[in-house]
Amino acid sequence: MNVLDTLRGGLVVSCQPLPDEPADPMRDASVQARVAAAAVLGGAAGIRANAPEDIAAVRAAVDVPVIGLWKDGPGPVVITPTGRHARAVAQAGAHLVAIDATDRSRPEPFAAVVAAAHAAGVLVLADVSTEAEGQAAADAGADAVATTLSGYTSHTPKTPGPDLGLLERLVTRLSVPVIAEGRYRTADDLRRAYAAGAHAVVVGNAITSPLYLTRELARSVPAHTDANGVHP
Ligand SMILES: CC(=O)N[C@H](C=O)[C@@H](O)[C@H](O)[C@H](O)COP(=O)(O)O
Repeated sequence: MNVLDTLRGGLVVSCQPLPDEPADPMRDASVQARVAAAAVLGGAAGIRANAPEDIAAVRAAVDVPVIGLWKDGPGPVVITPTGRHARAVAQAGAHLVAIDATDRSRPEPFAAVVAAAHAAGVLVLADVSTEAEGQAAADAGADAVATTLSGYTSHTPKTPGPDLGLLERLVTRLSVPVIAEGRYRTADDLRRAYAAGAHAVVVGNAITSPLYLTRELARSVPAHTDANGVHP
């Protein structure tokens, strides 16, 4: 049974501090490893983690498959942009490496990063924002495709909830497993994703970010001010 079979029908928890929040106090590998361990206790079938240090700490803390990535570089492609990043993610212990497979300008061709990951002995999860990118990623050798980047490229608007339409189109078109990711926040979101044929669903901030969760609830508190004394 490969690692993708293990994840089938499961909930994957993404243990990453907010990428745009340099002061996020959760930005610490040992903290993320503890968050991952709590998620597994709660029933997570897998963990998604960013950067070699966090991936290694998470691997040491949990016994479920780990989807690793390394957000790095000037962009626009930052999720595991090169073969060097893919090798480091594999060396840190990830079972699957997530790689940006959008059609934006990038330092190395997607297929070259896939080849580096496969040579390092890990499977590839392609993070995409459109159906065409998903097809191209599968054609280039990705072992699975995820809707992660819908809402984060110029091709797709950032809707408040998940992009279930893209999920459905990818499931219909591709023969590789399709993973639902990006703004999944409720049990109903998960039910709809599995009904649409998702292989697994990844949930991040709605489980693992006190900063995100507090911000969301604090909006409805009349007397709330942020750390700078400003009403957000
Ligand atoms: C767009 C991007 O860079 N997404 C990242 C991918 O690794 C993470 O920052 C997200 O937290 C993760 O995809 C889970 O998504 P959500 O937190 O919406 O459940």
